[in-house]
Amino acid sequence: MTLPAAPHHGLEFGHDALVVCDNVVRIYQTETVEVQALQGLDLLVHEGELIALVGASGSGKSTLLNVLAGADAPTAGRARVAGHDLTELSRSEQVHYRRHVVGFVRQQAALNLVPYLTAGQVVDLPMTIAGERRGVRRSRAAELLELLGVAHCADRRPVEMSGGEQQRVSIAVALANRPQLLLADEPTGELDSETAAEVFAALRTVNRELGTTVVVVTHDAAVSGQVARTVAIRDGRTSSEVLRSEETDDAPATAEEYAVMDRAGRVQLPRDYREALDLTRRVRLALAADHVEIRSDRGEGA
Ligand SMILES: Nc1ncnc2c1ncn2[C@@H]1O[C@H](COP(=O)(O)OP(=O)(O)OP(=O)(O)O)[C@@H](O)[C@H]1O
Repeated sequence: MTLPAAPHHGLEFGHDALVVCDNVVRIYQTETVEVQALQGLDLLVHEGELIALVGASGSGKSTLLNVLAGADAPTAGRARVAGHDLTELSRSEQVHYRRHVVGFVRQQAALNLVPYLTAGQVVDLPMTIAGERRGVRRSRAAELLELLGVAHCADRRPVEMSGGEQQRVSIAVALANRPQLLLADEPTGELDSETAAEVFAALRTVNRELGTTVVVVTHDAAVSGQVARTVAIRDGRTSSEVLRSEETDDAPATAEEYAVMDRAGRVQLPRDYREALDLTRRVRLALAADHVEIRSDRGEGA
């Protein structure tokens, strides 16, 4: 059959996205081994989205978050957030980027907070460093603690707060300088399921009320089951996405899994599909009117 003409948009990949990862590679070189933590990862996140990143241990989630946080530079490829090219940030641009464009919440609250500062003081700190006026700092800190349901912790130090309260204060700290992107690396990883649900609800509130784009790495199926888009990372690449729609008056909630095709057209077939049809190194492809067929290169198996 004749192939339809390919549409030519002439627009750059991800031109309208807040986060663009284009073929990002990150290789860690140690004395004895080379680890390819990211192996050509593509990812687009649009402004206002809240997405979950999932994947087995060692798949590259934290490496990706560190790149997006401006804490680590890709070995190759392109990463851009809110117009900032993360592959070539100068030292001063890096400071500005980490202070104003992106906020980061780590799994251990102790790494987000300061033991001798109260919640009010620790939320104030990034604004003081950024040179914000006292009145603005005060009202912003109060607003954030209120929004996150921890206004009652304003005068408490971390030891006087529960784990969930500490993480909600950590989110307030990350948001103090109004970043466009909030990154959270397993923010509920050390919490029991009820407290984890409260912290995740706080991230949803931030996304909804402040419009902050949120990328959350999680192992928690209760978290990934609640977001509109879950991106799975396997071996340093985005491998599949689940898109969910919420229930409406006319339609039930849906969840549909998609494979991700990279810009060179590569798609990873799930292992159980490959095994079921004994698809190995070579497969036959055929273009049908509205789908592509993949067949084993041995006889009729399809
Ligand atoms: N600083 C480093 N030096 C060498 N190798 C590293 C370094 N950081 C990460 N790696 C390796 O890179 C790969 C990806 O690690 P990464 O921490 O990004 O995975 P992850 O998906 O976040 O895992 P987890 O869920 O266990 O946190 C792993 O093989 C890891 O051992």
